[in-house]
Amino acid sequence: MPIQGPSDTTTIIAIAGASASGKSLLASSIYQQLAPKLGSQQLAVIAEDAYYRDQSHLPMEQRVLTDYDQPSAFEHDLLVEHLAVLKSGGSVEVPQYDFRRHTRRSKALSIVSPRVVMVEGILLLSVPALRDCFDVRIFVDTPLDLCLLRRIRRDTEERGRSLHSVIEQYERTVRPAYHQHIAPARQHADLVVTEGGQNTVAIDLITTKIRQLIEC
Ligand SMILES: Nc1ncnc2c1ncn2[C@@H]1O[C@H](COP(=O)(O)OP(=O)(O)O)[C@@H](O)[C@H]1O
Ligand SMILES: O=c1ccn([C@@H]2O[C@H](COP(=O)(O)O)[C@@H](O)[C@H]2O)c(=O)[nH]1
Repeated sequence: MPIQGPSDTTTIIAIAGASASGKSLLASSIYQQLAPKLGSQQLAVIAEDAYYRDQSHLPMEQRVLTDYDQPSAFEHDLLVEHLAVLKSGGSVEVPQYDFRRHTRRSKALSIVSPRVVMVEGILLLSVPALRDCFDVRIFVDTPLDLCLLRRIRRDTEERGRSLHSVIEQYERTVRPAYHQHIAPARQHADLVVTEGGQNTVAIDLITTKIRQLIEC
């Protein structure tokens, strides 16, 4: 049996914020800082993106038209179910998502009884049933112009997009959903982090808090 925290449950942390605000980088920076002390097998990072709905039954022309910035694009029920299992010390099979093909990969990834789970994603604090799953809620607050510039770079280099498609999608779904769902959820955060994954003071504070929570 894995060693568990003081309340015998897994600590689950949400890292929310706009697309390309630095959520993944922040999660990875916290992971790097905690792993030597805690052991990498005790830590897990889950992307909300992994829970985008499978669209393998749809032709590609239809997949590109999906609005990926609304809650309906995600299988949030499955994420809530997985977080409940992890919370009680269990293991789950997390789906994997292919951004180039806009659908799930065939293989899932096993996450086996970690003590700390960090979940990063755009809508984690916007959906009440999800919001309730977390012990610590973090919001990465990065100016939207920087997010757009970073998204252009990332999506053209890593997600197989053209500049034209990034801009079209940004105007059609990304920016409206930021104002409709993401920005209003900032009020539900315990901690707001500027400078994302490069805010070393915030990273130190968060890792200290996590270690306190699990008495490491
Ligand atoms: N503080 C930062 N300074 C410069 N680049 C950054 C910073 N934070 C993130 N990035 C870069 O911006 C892109 C988006 O960051 P990422 O962490 O993937 O965002 P998110 O997970 O919020 O979508 C990545 O290429 C990342 O390396
Ligand atoms: O098939 C897809 C699925 C999602 N997106 C976009 O991804 C971002 C969320 O991911 P981040 O890593 O937080 O940026 C969201 O804004 C979707 O628009 C996509 O383009 N295609």
